[in-house]
Amino acid sequence: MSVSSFKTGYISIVGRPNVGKSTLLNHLIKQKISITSRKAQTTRHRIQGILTDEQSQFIFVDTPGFQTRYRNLLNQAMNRVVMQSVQDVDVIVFVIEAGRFDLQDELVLKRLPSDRPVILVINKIDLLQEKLQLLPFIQKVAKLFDFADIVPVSALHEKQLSELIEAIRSHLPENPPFFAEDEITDRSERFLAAELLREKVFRQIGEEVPYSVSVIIEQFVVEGALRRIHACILVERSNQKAIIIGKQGKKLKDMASQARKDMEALFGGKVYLEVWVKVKTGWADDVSVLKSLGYE
Ligand SMILES: Nc1nc2c(ncn2[C@@H]2O[C@H](COP(=O)(O)OP(=O)(O)OP(=O)(O)O)[C@@H](O)[C@H]2O)c(=O)[nH]1
Repeated sequence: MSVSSFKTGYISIVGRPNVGKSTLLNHLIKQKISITSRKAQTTRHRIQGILTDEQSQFIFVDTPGFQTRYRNLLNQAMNRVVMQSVQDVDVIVFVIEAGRFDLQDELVLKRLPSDRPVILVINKIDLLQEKLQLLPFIQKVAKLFDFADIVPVSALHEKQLSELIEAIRSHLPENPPFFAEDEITDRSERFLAAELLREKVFRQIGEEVPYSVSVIIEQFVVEGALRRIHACILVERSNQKAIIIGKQGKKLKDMASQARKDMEALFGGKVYLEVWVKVKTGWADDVSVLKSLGYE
């Protein structure tokens, strides 16, 4: 019998919007695959990141913040993605912000299953003015659920992340690795391109346009080191289209140019990017469009 058996398992990172789930995932796997933004609810898809070391393989499933209201079909699809990702995993990482536990956090906590380990991560400890506040806060939250472990971290400043990795490892099942070591994400470049452009739209105009905005990659052609990408930003109404395009097309140009730079950095080659804005009335309730976006 081998003394140290290899461990592999699925981990879901959950929490209300803006607690730092994407930042945590990025810093844990050290590659920008999930998109962060100061605006809430930018993560709409399920994204996997994989970390492999000598003893274990951690397969992360990043989820959108739990949706607490069913506004339309899209929200329902998002909710299903979240619930599925929670059901299939071995360990759940529940992220909250240091010093803050509000109604939204409570709603997420209520939906967590009680039949598998939930690790409480208290993020953004760097923002605490008074470090002594942390202990009573931990004691208060610890009473709400039977957490398998509690780890305070700063995802942004990479503080205590190795402690978190060890806590997760201790709850992973014994398994051989499921993925080849050099596989970092199961998402295609096409998907990542859409995510990068969507992130720019949210950053620039998130407050003026509701999140019923989506991005579709209509063409993705690789010619040697050059990628030719045609993207389409779908909106619900023509006034939203005008907002996104901006005066003399300036906003759209800025967003496309920032997205192109990020794509070039991520893909390691030149990108030729064309972006259109189209109005698709009621698209958020259109099943065929949802399917084309990757929701079943
Ligand atoms: N000071 C500080 N800021 C952080 C830390 N972690 C994340 N943030 C910031 O918090 C904001 C939200 O982070 P995200 O990673 O996008 O949060 P999220 O939970 O994935 O958000 P959604 O995608 O909306 O669900 C960003 O501006 C991050 O830079 C941290 O440890 N310290």
